[in-house]
Amino acid sequence: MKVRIIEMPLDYGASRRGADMGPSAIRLAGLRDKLNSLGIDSDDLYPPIAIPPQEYIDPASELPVDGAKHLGPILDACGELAQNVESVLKAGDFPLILGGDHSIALGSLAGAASAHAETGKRIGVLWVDAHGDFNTTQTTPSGNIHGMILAASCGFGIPELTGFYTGKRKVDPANVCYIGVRDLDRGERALMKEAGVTVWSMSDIDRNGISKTVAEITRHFRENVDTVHVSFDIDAIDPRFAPGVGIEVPGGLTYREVLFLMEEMANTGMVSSADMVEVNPVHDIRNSTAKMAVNLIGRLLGETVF
Ligand SMILES: NC(=[NH2+])NCCC[C@H](N)C(=O)O
Ligand SMILES: [Mn+2]
Ligand SMILES: [Mn+2]
Repeated sequence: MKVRIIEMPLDYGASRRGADMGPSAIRLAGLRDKLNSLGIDSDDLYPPIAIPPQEYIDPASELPVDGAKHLGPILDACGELAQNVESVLKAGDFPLILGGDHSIALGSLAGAASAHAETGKRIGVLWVDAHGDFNTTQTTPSGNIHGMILAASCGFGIPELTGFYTGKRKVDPANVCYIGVRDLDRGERALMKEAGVTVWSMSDIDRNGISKTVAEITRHFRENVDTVHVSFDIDAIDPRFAPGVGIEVPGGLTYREVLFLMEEMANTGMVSSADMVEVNPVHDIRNSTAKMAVNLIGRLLGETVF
């Protein structure tokens, strides 16, 4: 298998700046050495998607659209990403998308949905996150698009987002599984229930343990879909372990628990694309969060200890 790394240096979707440095931090933390050590070919390099840093944009040129901040630059960058993801999948390779804030998943899911629609594969999404990212412009407390992107991909929100790239919804909410959730806004929570996504919250893990929880998730995918996109927001991990994030939410998954989750997802043999997002080097300690991201990617791509 070939892995194509696609870097999305974008921080337009979040309030806290700095996630645009995520791709370099993950690269410097040794991503390609990790892939090489696993015998994975990642030699075909794309240049990072060209995204002008916010300082280079005239704020007057991009007013918020219906309360969605920076919609224009996000749509532009995600359009390019979607094309790349689609062509990588069509070539039979694995797109690994490095964020950037979580708004980049709009492009990943659009490209994946489009590629899999052609082969008739039902796509599932594993959303590893402290958050729901299921707001619309009606429910958002912040106007930040990274908090809206999964709702949009499931068909909820403004048409610029819901109809993006394919003209229709990207994923059936019944095939969306969440793990790590512990911080939902009131309106987004109601919409998640209405949409019918499945949530394994931190309380579920407290009650049943990580092993049983992960087994339920992998069974859900095995029984309902043909292929899975993993979207990993690093803030799912407890900030004690992963300080380099945009929004710290205490009470999260341990580093061990997410390594195990990635190993078990690899064992399904169903994962065909992935995002690693919200690594924020400005808040990191000696690039430790980016190093965790590299190890998580390794496990997701089949690394085992023994
Ligand atoms: N991808 C993320 N880190 N999203 C955080 C979203 C936070 C909050 N729910 C909002 O809509 O603004
Ligand atoms: Mn997120
Ligand atoms: Mn999050």
